[in-house]
Amino acid sequence: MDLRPPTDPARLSPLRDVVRQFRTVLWQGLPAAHRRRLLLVAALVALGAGVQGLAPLALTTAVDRLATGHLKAGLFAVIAYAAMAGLSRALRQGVSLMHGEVARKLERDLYRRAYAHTLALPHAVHLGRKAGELARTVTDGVRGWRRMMDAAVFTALPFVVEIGTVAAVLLAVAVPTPLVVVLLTFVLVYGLVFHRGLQRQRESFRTAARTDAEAQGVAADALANQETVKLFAREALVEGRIGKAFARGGAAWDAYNRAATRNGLTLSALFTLALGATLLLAAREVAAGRMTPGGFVLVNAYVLQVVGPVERLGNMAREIVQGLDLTARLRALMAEADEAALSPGARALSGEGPVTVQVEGLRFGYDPRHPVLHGINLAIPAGRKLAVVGRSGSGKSTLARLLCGLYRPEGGTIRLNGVPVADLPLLTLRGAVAVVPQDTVLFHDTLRANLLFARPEADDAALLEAARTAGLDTVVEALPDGWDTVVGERGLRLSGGEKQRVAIARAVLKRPRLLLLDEATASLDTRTERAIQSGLEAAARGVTTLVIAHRLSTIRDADEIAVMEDGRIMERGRHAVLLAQGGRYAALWHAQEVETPSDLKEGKQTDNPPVTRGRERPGEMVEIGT
Ligand SMILES: Nc1ncnc2c1ncn2[C@@H]1O[C@H](COP(=O)(O)OP(=O)(O)OP(=O)(O)O)[C@@H](O)[C@H]1O
Repeated sequence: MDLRPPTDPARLSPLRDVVRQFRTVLWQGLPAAHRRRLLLVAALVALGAGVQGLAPLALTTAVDRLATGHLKAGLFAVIAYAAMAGLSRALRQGVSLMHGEVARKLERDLYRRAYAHTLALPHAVHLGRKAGELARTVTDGVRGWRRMMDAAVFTALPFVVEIGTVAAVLLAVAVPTPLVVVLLTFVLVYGLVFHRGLQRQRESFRTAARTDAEAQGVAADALANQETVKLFAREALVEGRIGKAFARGGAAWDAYNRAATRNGLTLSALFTLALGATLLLAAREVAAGRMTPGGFVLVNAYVLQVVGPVERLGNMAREIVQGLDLTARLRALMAEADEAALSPGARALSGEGPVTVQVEGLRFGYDPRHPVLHGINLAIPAGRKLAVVGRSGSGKSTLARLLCGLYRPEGGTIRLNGVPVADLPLLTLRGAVAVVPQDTVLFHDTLRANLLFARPEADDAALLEAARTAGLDTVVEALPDGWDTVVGERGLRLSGGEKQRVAIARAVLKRPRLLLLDEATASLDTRTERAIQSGLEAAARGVTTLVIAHRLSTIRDADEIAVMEDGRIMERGRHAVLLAQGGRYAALWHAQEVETPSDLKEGKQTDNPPVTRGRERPGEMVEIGT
């Protein structure tokens, strides 16, 4: 089913908009079995409304028969009237059970698809929105569809059938023309007033719903930052922000309620006029002997009966206005292109095992006005390790994000095994790459589940091995609930170092063809870091690896080290060569040597051969020139 509106829904009239929504979402979106069920529901609702429309006819007959002394026929008509009224109500009850099943199925389906689409939106879209706001948009949208569906089944359809039946009966029993004219004019005017009110209410409701969603986002953001709020003792500030955010919707809600009340009052006045006029006309007809008392009862019953559904239309108006606007934001969200649509590549990644990486002239900026990478050239032969070092903010993590397809480059290419990343489906690309990020966020689930997320089919042996590699096994052993420990929302019950070990274990378990370590051991103390370092080296052995590190001691043994500055690679080569060159790398190294001399001076330094500058040799890490 296509949830995307082909044109801007705000420019459609509410009626056309709702018809289109029903066609695309509620009708085409339902499986055939549910469509049949919905048709049955509609048929039963129509039957109930038809019976209700005919019931006053039995009452008329009862009054006229009783008035003329036909007791038996009169009583029979009374029983028929009661039975018809009862049947139409009973049908409604049965229908609401069946309708509930179809509606809930639709709700579940909409939730699943809306969240799947939201998850598939580009990383940049998520960074620009609050998770709470997105969740609220989805919930509101699904609630909106449910409201419209209920309104259609329980109000619009019975209204049409009842009005049709009443019109047919009035014509059949030859009610005087002026009465029919008054009644039909009333329905028409009521309908028009209702429609105008609908449009007036719409704008204020849309504003109110949007500000409410924004306020939910502010509140969710505050909850996500609860620790920071506490530590800075800024509860009052945050409360003020939340209060302001919710208050912003207040004016819009007031405007909406005023419009709704004005509408309701106008409709009530119309009803009073119509009731009075028709009954006066009917009384005149009875007085003139042109109408039986039963006819008077029929007219009264029909005015009330027509008014019931017409008044319910007022409520339906509100439901539909709200439903349309609740769905509007979700529809806009569903219309946003997801990652797959933005990256339609369909090529395969050849071979198995580690990939070669070639980066040529890579340019990128999160904001086009502020370039972050200015033409990066790199090459990592299959199974080799490239370390990227440099000052904070120089663009190292950005390079890693481009390598795993979280953003698309503005210029230049990244090739894996010779295939441009843009030509690979994102699932293929990300299936081949494992990332250990700077900040690890975990699911609010057990340690086991968090690890198995990387490879759900992995057995216990693989799980334990990955944990050992990351030094996570000792952490798990020390926990009372072991692997079944629930890590808390975002993994907050674990220390930074423990979370990082989970991230490393998760990456190892994935068995990637390209491993990206973005300061993978930054949260660990020197001893633990050393212990894990050997594990990481084992994990990286035979896997193409890009390591981003601040602590240079951890990347000394890399096959090549690239020094980044302001989005450019300024130096490349092996540790010993760069050190001997006495350039930027040497300066960084010496600065750290001063900070942590014992750490850096320990261990051997390799005498690696120098790297050729400015020329490229196949299969080797070379300077392509930056
Ligand atoms: N999502 C983003 N939106 C906008 N700008 C960003 C975003 N992420 C990073 N930047 C900016 O891009 C530049 C490079 O950031 P990046 O994270 O790549 O640096 P880094 O070298 O990895 O830094 P660090 O060593 O501190 O992790 C910085 O100026 C940063 O502010």
